[in-house]
Amino acid sequence: MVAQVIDGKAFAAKVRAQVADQVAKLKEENGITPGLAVVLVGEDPASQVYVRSKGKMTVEVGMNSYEHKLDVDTSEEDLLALVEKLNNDPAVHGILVQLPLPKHLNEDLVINSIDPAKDVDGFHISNVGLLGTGQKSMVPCTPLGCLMMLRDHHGSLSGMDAVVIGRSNIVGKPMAQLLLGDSCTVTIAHSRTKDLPDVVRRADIVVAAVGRPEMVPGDWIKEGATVIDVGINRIERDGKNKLVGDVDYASAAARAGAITPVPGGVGPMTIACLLANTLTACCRANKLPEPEGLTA
Ligand SMILES: Nc1nc(=O)c2c([nH]1)NC[C@@H]1CN(c3ccc(C(=O)N[C@@H](CCC(=O)O)C(=O)O)cc3)C=[N+]21
Ligand SMILES: [Mg+2]
Repeated sequence: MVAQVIDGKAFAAKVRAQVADQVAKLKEENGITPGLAVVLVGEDPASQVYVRSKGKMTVEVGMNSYEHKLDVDTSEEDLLALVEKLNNDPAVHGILVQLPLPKHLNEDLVINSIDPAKDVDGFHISNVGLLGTGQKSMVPCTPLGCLMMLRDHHGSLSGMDAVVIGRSNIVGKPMAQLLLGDSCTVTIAHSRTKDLPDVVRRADIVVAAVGRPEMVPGDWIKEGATVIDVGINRIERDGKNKLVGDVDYASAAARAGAITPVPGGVGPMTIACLLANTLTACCRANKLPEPEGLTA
């Protein structure tokens, strides 16, 4: 079997075009421009690249982008004060504090200081609780992007066996909640899972989100399964820098029915969903109908 490649880059462009249409409509009919504030503490090069790319795409869909770059040794007090200012700014509908934060800052405390209605990452405990109980919430961007691709490929996911490898609060746990919400039978596997190869071999859907380059070999993949590769790992091979996923793409593509590439799979969908969430937050803040097909 040669897997169908799920083109996340093209899918993300379509999602962004939908968002742009809705933003234009909001401006025209309601005089409202959605605004996204991104806060970056420190100068991690990878984070700077992502923040730049988010800002560019925010403007491309017609939204206002507010970038706040803080010194690496910013105090928790100052960061909390900025978040509070953004919480109270009516021009800001979405707030994203880029993670990871420098070690001296308490991530949980900072994330939970964001107004849950503006928490476009969906990391606030209120949103986590709402998602876990099937109530309307802000849904984390990466899992939402994965869900959109899975629904697009399969239609219904009902009754499918899904294995999520990785138990992070950012990807693994919310991904499992979303798959459960779509009536999959869900297993969350992790570094202590016994017989991981056999657990993965029974899955119709494999979501790999561990952050270890190419750790899932093709012979763990059931023939015809759908593979969603969340990993974005920079490695050096043959003297060159390369971006690879958590899945060994070549061997997995020889067995899977469908697979997302790295780059060009989940990554672009994450940013598209961030913009979709910002639009959703803006509509909710203004008591306007929510865009269809852009939320879970
Ligand atoms: N509060 C918070 N929210 C986040 O959503 C968040 C974060 N912190 N911290 C960092 C991670 C990482 N992240 C990515 C987004 C897009 C790509 C992406 O578009 N990747 C391209 C390739 C980019 C490249 O070439 O490096 C791709 O996969 O095709 C990657 C990674 C969001 N993150
Ligand atoms: Mg920390």
